[in-house]
Amino acid sequence: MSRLVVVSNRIADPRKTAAGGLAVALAEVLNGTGGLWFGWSGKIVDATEGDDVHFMQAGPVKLATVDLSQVDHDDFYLGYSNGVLWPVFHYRLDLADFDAGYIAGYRRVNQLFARKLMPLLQPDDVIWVHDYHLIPLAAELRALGCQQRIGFFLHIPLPPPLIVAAIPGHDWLIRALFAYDLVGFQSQADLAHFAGYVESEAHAQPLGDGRWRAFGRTVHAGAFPIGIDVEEFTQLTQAPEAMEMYERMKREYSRRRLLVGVDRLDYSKGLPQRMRAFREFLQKNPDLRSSATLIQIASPSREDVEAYSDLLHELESLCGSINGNFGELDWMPVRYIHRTVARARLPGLFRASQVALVTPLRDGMNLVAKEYLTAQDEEDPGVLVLSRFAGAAEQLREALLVNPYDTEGTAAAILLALQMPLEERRLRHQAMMKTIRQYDVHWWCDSFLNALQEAQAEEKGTSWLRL
Ligand SMILES: O=P(O)(O)OC[C@H]1O[C@H](O[C@H]2O[C@H](CO)[C@@H](O)[C@H](O)[C@H]2O)[C@H](O)[C@@H](O)[C@@H]1O
Ligand SMILES: O=c1ccn([C@@H]2O[C@H](COP(=O)(O)OP(=O)(O)O)[C@@H](O)[C@H]2O)c(=O)[nH]1
Repeated sequence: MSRLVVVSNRIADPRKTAAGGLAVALAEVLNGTGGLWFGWSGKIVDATEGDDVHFMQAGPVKLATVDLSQVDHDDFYLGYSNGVLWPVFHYRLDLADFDAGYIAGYRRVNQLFARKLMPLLQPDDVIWVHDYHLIPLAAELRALGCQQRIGFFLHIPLPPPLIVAAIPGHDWLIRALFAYDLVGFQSQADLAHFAGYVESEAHAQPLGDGRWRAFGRTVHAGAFPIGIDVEEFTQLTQAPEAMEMYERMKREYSRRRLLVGVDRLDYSKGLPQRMRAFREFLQKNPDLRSSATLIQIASPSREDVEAYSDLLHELESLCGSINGNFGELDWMPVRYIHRTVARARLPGLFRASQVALVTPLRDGMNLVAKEYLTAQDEEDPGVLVLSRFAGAAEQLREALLVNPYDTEGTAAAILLALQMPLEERRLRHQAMMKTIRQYDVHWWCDSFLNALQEAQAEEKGTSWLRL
């Protein structure tokens, strides 16, 4: 059987919990399959300290990591990945910083990854590259002679062609995707944008069955919405730590109804918009005021990027003014926690909450939406208020779908959620759990890897794309 080699910028010890959907999902996949996980160690070192690969065995998974120098980290991770690709792919051209120096750092780190990974590869390996940090990795590996199957999965949205086309060097970037055998997206909408881009900007020829031909190569592309490990999350929900958390929250909020939000503190998550909608709800419903509390966990993220520190101040000021204007001696409407909460503690909090607010302005998928539903008591489940702009909305049609830019509409959905009759809550929850169970993380992994196997079988013998 082939060995699975996963490559991503962010990696985590699969035996421990991590914040961030990519690390959570890949840890779950690799725990099942075993294999090699290659990525950044999370460490920034002096450029003179060398670029050795560090190895660690974590259960069935071998972790191989490289450190980054300060300048590489700044240009590759903060600069090009999170200062250009992240905002543009989340439709935020206004937040992009098109500093011409970043792209060289992006290419440098992709070349470093290729150079360090190449000697670790075995002839039969299947290589699965993840996310926007590593788009050119396959082309760099091919340039070094790599002939193994290589698949790529984009965890974040792909915007419409004319938004991608605003990136200086966008043609280079998308051309690099043709060095992969298979490219996977979170949603049908992202896949349609890919098709639109390659046909209009790269004059690719559509061959049908999810195949496009350009630059002398055929690439296969498809939508593979990522899921969660339902069994693992159910066990986490039943574990003593989660039950204890659940009991504590129930006791503490016995006279109140809880709403919950759990997000990285990221502008794509629509946190200020969510707070404004909650404020609108409090304003419009004075009778419900002292009975509803929103717990918002905002896990620190990418704090060295300017747009993120601006967001922190905006959110703190909004939470402060809502509590100042609506709070009572015995009740505060918002509990804002600017820390990462261990994943094992989340199911108890989710189960104790009548409503989850998952209202990103754009999101590749959003695993929190699926985790919230999985943690519910199916006899008395809570209600998911979900942004129509999250990838998850393509699958979870029975959520209360909202436009997060529409403050009044979202406030009205919060009211509807708090007043929804039990029977309707059950029916909606049941329907969504059916989808979550069917398209879980194992389905995601198996369907992508099967498609990758089929894609390469067809392509054997064609030339490799060079950047
Ligand atoms: O690694 P960081 O810079 O700390 O950021 C954390 C991760 O954020 C993004 O997650 C995405 O992947 C999720 C799983 O597919 C998806 O549900 C979510 O919508 C995405 O935002 C990012 O894509 C990852 O690379 C980061 O590791
Ligand atoms: O304080 C936190 C915040 C988030 N998470 C986990 O991090 C992941 C977030 O993934 P999601 O797809 O929702 O968004 P991302 O952060 O990847 O954009 C989920 O598994 C959460 O349970 C966590 O464990 N603690």
